[in-house]
Amino acid sequence: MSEIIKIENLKKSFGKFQALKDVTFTVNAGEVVGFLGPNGAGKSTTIRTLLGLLKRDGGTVTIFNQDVFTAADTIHEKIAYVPGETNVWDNMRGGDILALFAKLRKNVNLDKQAELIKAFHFDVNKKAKAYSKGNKQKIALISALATEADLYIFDEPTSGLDPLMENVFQNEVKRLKKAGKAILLSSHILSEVEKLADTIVIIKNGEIIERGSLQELKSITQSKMSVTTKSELTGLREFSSVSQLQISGNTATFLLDDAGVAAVMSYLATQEIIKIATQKPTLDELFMDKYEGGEQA
Ligand SMILES: Nc1ncnc2c1ncn2[C@@H]1O[C@H](COP(=O)(O)OP(=O)(O)OP(=O)(O)O)[C@@H](O)[C@H]1O
Repeated sequence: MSEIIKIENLKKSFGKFQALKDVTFTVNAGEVVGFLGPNGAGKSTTIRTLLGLLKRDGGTVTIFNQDVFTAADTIHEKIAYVPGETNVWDNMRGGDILALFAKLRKNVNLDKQAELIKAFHFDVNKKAKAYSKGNKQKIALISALATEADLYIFDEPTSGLDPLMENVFQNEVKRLKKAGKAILLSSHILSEVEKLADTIVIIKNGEIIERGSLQELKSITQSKMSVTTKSELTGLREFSSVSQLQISGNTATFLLDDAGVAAVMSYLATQEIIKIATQKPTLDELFMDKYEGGEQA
């Protein structure tokens, strides 16, 4: 598989503060890499370095085998980028902004752009100052997704979007992956990353602490459960697949590894269940606990 992004031992400091201590990972053609980490972990700094906006202090960073800082102009012709927050010209209409971006970028597919305007239910006639955060975000998303690029970089792309629109975004990412594009998706939203990413890279305090496929990152294939029964569920303590168990009266909340679901369910079936709820844990629940000890937002 061809390597589109290659980051090796990237280091970056702001004054005395070392924001990136050691960042190494790759993104291949046809691969979606989910880039996860708590606030302040270094995701945006890594992305800004990739875009050639920041000069690194150490390490090697290439896109299409070219140095991201010295060859930024050439690289940018073949990449599309969506920032977490989109600032647009207040007095321009959404449609005019999209048209301007298309002119500046040259490689925008206008039919695709029209299709995306419909899919995202985007009203092109309003002035930008009247748009909500989510609508401003749609401008960046439509513009990037309509661009014919080889690499797509999304930095918290769906912040401000409602679930229906998140779904539109997810389908577009699947389309790009099928077409063999490389995609770097930075996000706080574990469920979004889980749905899309082939590989997950987790950064904390400027260092990569985990890297692998969803299957490999066992900690992510857990569910958060809350069970209320007629009697106390002390038997749960015996299961190695159960962690962070908290028992309050007859209600137990805990994290359950997917691998242990069958055994725990068999046990629960022998109890008189009053209420049971399952949800995927948030990123914070999974990683703050597991990797505590560092700076947290
Ligand atoms: N220009 C800057 N000057 C000084 N410190 C900075 C600068 N940019 C980022 N930092 C610091 O570097 C660290 C990493 O920030 P970064 O924005 O990369 O985190 P992030 O993972 O993108 O977080 P978030 O999810 O909150 O956006 C933070 O502690 C931040 O305060």
